[in-house]
Amino acid sequence: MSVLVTGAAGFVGSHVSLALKKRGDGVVGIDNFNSYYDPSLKKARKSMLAEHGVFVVAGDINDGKLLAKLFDVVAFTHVMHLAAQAGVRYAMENPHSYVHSNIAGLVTLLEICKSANPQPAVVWASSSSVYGLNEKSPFSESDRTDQPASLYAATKKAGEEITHTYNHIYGLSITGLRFFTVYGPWGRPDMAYFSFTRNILQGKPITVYRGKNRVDLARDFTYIDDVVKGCLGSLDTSAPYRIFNLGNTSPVTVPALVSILERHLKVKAKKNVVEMPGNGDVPFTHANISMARREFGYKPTTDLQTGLKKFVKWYLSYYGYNHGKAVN
Ligand SMILES: NC(=O)c1ccc[n+]([C@@H]2O[C@H](COP(=O)([O-])OP(=O)(O)OC[C@H]3O[C@@H](n4cnc5c(N)ncnc54)[C@H](O)[C@@H]3O)[C@@H](O)[C@H]2O)c1
Ligand SMILES: O=C(O)[C@H]1O[C@H](OP(=O)(O)OP(=O)(O)OC[C@H]2O[C@@H](n3ccc(=O)[nH]c3=O)[C@H](O)[C@@H]2O)[C@H](O)[C@@H](O)[C@H]1O
Repeated sequence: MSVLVTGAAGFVGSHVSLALKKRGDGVVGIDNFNSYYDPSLKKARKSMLAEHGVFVVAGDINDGKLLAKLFDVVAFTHVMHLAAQAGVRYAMENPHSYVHSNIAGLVTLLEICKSANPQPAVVWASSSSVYGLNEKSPFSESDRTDQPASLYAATKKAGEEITHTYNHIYGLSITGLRFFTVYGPWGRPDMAYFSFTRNILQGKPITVYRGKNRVDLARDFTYIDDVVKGCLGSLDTSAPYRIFNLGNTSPVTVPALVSILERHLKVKAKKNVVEMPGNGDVPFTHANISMARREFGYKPTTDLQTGLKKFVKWYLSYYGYNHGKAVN
């Protein structure tokens, strides 16, 4: 297959691009290298991909002319759409960046896809955050997703509705993947496991959020290699319109995440435990993955302990023990 990967210099996009290339698919990436987090990490991922023969075009998915040019040059059979404004809490600081990338950018991309010949099958990243205030556990794809707790979640939910219309009207094949707090090497510095590691190594305190009534928050942390397998599996089995959970099925509390990091880093964290501010967080996530298992054999195999060990190994080789003094 020939795949356009949007957000290819991002965390998940770089891993998926590499995996596609390694198994022999044609891959072209696009990324706008924005400064939501340290762009030098995005550039380093781009260089890593270049070493494997994957080129990442610098550009925005809102640039319809650029996208059309790419489709003129390459007859993409698939689009793996991972470009987005990610992060739950940042939506309170910069709401318009979510509308720009997750709604306007998505529509621009779908407009190009619907008119392309051949029409590519689209697989894109939604988010576990669409379950919002729903407290049913575990979350199944058919559960309520109409009570988002953040603007980020609302834009992902909007994406699910927008993609449905492009399937309905233009017959685009579209698969939405609800990722659950993905972590691993080459990860995102804004996420808790990453910023905790940086602060613990620098001897700085970390802030651990806790739910109401002193209940620990928990996430169905999912290792990047498992998510990549899910992305490739869904690319290989496209159908008219589908949505899948790609989680790990075993939530872990945030304090337990910190303990695992302390063990791997051999440093004790200085913890400030505070009640979760009302900034878009949800108390827990937990995926039912039986649909993805049935449709394309999705089966996560990496637990948090093992996955964080691999992350810490990468982190120390990339930044060294004194990371943070110059970067971020
Ligand atoms: N990592 C997670 O835990 C997680 C969980 C659920 C969903 N997701 C979704 O998965 C996808 C990938 O996430 P990630 O963790 O790799 O994030 P990321 O921020 O590392 O990757 C996204 C990339 O898209 C690029 N980008 C953003 N807006 C763009 C635009 N308008 N045009 C071109 N490029 C643009 C960014 O520069 C970035 O490199 C996103 O859609 C995200 O919302 C991630
Ligand atoms: O699955 C998703 O759909 C989402 O996954 C990810 O969001 P989250 O699950 O919120 O990940 P992350 O920030 O690592 O916080 C993890 C935990 O640490 C807690 N947390 C966080 C920061 C902090 O300083 N302290 C803290 O306790 C925090 O309260 C939480 O309980 C992606 O970022 C997002 O793009 C989205 O797609």
